[in-house]
Amino acid sequence: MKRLIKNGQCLVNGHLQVRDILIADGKIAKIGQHLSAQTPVDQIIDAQGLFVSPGLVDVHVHLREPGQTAKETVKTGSLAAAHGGYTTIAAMPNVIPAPDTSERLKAMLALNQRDGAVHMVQYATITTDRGGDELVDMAGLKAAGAFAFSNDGNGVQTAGTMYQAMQQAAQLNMAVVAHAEDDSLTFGGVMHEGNVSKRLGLPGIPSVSETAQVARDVALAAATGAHYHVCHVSSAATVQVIRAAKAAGVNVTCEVSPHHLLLSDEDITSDNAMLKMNPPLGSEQDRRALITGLLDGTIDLIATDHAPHTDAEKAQSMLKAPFGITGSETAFAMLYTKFVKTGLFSLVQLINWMAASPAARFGLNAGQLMAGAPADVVLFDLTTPFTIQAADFLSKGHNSPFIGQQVLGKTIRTLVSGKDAYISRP
Ligand SMILES: NC(=O)N[C@@H](CC(=O)O)C(=O)O
Ligand SMILES: [Zn+2]
Ligand SMILES: [Zn+2]
Repeated sequence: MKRLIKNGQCLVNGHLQVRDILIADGKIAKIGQHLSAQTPVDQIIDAQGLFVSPGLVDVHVHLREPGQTAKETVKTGSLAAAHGGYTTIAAMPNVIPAPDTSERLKAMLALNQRDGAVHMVQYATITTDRGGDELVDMAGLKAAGAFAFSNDGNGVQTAGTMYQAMQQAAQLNMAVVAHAEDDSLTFGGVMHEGNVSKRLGLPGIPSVSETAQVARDVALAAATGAHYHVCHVSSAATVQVIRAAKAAGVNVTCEVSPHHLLLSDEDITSDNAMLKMNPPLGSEQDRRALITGLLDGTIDLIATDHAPHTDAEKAQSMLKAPFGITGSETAFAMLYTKFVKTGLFSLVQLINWMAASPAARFGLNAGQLMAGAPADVVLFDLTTPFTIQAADFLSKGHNSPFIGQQVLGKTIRTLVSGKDAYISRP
């Protein structure tokens, strides 16, 4: 089966140029000009006027299966990813039961293989059931196919446990991916502690709950040599700790979520659970520090932390609703519209943070359009405005603060290994 994506706009040496992409046997066979004249193909995909991007890579999604399939399933969550232009996703292990043994991990890998609409990799936990201090069998889980280790949803509370996890991870050449949160510093808060939480009368989470644990873990990473990756960095102080650690040569990488780049606590004007997530939206100063951190290379990549919950759960007050918002289906359009169209980021930078960089940091064969690579390709319309609507989501979750936004960057078609994973309705 040969397919040709014709006349699309590709990034070539940092500029959009018209190119054809020839796909054969699920791989990119050739990128060039006027390829149809040279090779007979089974199908031509007309990409005239569309941006042809490498498939995006999201190293942080929650798919809720097994255990909480009213919120999401592997099928709906991976279709949502394809709708957002993602062709590779890494699923977090806070499902029930959690993949903390080789057997459980293998069952999840089989499920992902069966129902995944995109390429999927799977996190295993750091500790049994993501809590306490009993380390998983890291070597066994690596052998069973784990992508990396994470207790996402919770921080590892004991330094000694994290130290031992990192020692083993370093030996196994695997990443420890941390949700950094010191539970003794959160005080039952539901949003960032600051002027806004005081005004709204809601309990605040001091951002030092994140920074303190990252500072601890940076020291442990320096001592063990492990690849330590920090999830969803949210505060200026944390960015500064990671910047200093990188300058000192520590093997640390980190991600930022679209919502922490786009929103701050000043956007919380009333008790609205659509703006409740962990870590919480920081101050406007934090938000600006995250943008600076991306631009100076302190922050390596953008990951969505797609965290679907049911409508009923998120209709509750901020005190009661669960933490988390969806992200897979809004990330590219929101970031393109708010940062690239305004000139703050270039398209090259955005695509690097959303595709090549996450792939490179985690050793995934993804994120770049080039001959020989898997034919993971996305066609985006960068010129026709559209409105983000819950009815268009393929995720079961509708808990997005971006519903109603007028944006550019609609996904027209997503190819995974050369096959259609998503096609927009005309
Ligand atoms: N980010 C969130 O607010 N929630 C995540 C857990 C997590 O990423 O910590 C979830 O699983 O719902
Ligand atoms: Zn988390
Ligand atoms: Zn998460």
